[in-house]
Amino acid sequence: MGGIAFLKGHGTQNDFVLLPDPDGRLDLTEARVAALCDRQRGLGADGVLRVVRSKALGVSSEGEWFMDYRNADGSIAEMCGNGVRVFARYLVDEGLVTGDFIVGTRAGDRPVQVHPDRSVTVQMGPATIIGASVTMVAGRPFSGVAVNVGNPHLVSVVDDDVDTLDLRDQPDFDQDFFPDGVNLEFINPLGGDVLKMRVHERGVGETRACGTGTVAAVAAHLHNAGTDTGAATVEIPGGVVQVTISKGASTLTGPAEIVARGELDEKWWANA
Ligand SMILES: N[C@@H](CCC[C@H](N)C(=O)O)C(=O)O
Repeated sequence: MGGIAFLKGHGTQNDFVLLPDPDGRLDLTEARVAALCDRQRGLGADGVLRVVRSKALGVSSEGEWFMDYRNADGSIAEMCGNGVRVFARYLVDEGLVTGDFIVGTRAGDRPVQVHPDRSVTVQMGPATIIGASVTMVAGRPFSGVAVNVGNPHLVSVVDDDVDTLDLRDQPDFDQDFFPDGVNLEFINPLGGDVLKMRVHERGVGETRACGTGTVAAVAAHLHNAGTDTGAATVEIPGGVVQVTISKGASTLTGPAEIVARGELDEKWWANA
């Protein structure tokens, strides 16, 4: 019997291990996810995307394929905007879907379009403003706009260049407001509908991009400007994406790359 198939991919350098598991047979424990994502003792990634048939999980979705997303620490999250683009790219490259299609996620169904240049547009659902809160980075308070994009975000406008922030440690946040944790985005509006952003992700740490975070950032930026409709380009350390926000809907467009494929060692997997 061969090892367990995997692929490695990224979307604006938010990187993932993909595990094709159409019939839902893998025992994907928290410890195995954390071991896979570990950059010293595993393959290294910000998260894992298990590619499984919705039916195999008994999930109600119009999409044949369900993105079972896990953070690098093994925790489960509702949605991953960069992950869903990489997931879609995999399905198209493997001929598992044709035309436009739907990916099932814990945040609901997400319609997806893979363009001829292999960039991907995802209908990300509503980006809902849910209030205001504060985060502390190295003892410095930043107030922000709380946004739900299926998963929780707090977006803070920073007066200095976001590059000056030290995001190595987990910033403090209001655990009563965000009982399940929160993704923290820090933005500089650059003018002309362009935002620069850095992010500290729940369950991961600082990453070079966060797709749901970019959608939250644009929704918060528009909210700060007194509107709930618009579009912006977001520059993150790992690249550039485009976001549109309209009433009850949003889209995310950006690149998706598959980098490698291989097999996990069965003994390693058994002991992980
Ligand atoms: N990198 C992702 C978000 C992944 C989930 C997040 N860390 C959470 O726990 O909500 C993205 O591209 O959206």
